[in-house]
Amino acid sequence: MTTIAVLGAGKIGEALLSGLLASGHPCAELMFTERHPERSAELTRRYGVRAVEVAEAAKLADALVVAVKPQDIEPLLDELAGTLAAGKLVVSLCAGLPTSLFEGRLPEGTPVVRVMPNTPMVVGEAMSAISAGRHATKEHMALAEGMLGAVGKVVRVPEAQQDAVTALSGSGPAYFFFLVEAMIDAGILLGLPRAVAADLIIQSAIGSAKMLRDSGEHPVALREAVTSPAGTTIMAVRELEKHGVRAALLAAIEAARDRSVELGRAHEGGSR
Ligand SMILES: NC(=O)C1=CN([C@@H]2O[C@H](COP(=O)(O)OP(=O)(O)OC[C@H]3O[C@@H](n4cnc5c(N)ncnc54)[C@H](OP(=O)(O)O)[C@@H]3O)[C@@H](O)[C@H]2O)C=CC1
Ligand SMILES: O=C(O)[C@@H]1CCC=N1
Repeated sequence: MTTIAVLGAGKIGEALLSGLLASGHPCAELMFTERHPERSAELTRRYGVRAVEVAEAAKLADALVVAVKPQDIEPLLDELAGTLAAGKLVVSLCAGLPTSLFEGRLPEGTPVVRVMPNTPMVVGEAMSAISAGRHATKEHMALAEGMLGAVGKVVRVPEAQQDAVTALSGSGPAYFFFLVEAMIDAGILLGLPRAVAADLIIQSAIGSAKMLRDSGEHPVALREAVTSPAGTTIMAVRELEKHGVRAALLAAIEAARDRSVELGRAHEGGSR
């Protein structure tokens, strides 16, 4: 089994730790680093995984998973540069940051795999896209694929597509949660108790997601099957189109892609 160190166990780092544990990854082969001792203690209490310093993680782990915010990457890179042995695999989950940033700042030849996961890894349903850096071999890619495959689905994409992936599936769960939140509010508007509205919408979301995954049907066909002539659904669809929901989604996801590009550019001067 691979020993994995998560550097920065915040929302996505914790999701990876909990997802790996749920998939059967031995607790003894996981570790994490955190800035605040209270957060470390809380995570160790919750999962039994030990907190370590970056130097210890660099020594013991087969794969170092970088899960700090892109804005926090610089001090971590400085720390890693001084402790990392050449050849140790670095897996970055950071939005926007190119593999070249890590390669330029870490020991010559460091293999880097860029990953864009998403938070459903907590329930073993992540969507992760992975891309190889310059020094990542097929064994490194297989290791990253195995790790992310334990907590969901994995696809390989050229690194040039990672900003688009980030906007689509990295941020994607937020769009679904936003939609569910708005639909529950609509139930309130129509006079339903919040708990009932939440049950109705969440189960509808689960059922719809399973149909999308399992039926082999195109989303358009699935939507048409709900949309009866002169029925209720078409009245709602007309309002969605009138309010530009489709255009809003296109613009929103384009804005997320642009932000991912910008996050990478902010560090351009820092790479060798
Ligand atoms: N959240 C998501 O849905 C997704 C996030 N990502 C990417 O994952 C990364 C983390 O995001 P997210 O989990 O949301 O962010 P969080 O802020 O929740 O987590 C980052 C954690 O790292 C800690 N940290 C910062 N610097 C260091 C350091 N030098 N050493 C140890 N710990 C450190 C932070 O501490 P402190 O609290 O002090 O800041 C925080 O607990 C980002 O790069 C993001 O782009 C990718 C896909 C999805
Ligand atoms: O919002 C963000 O920047 C991160 C990256 C993808 C999901 N969350």
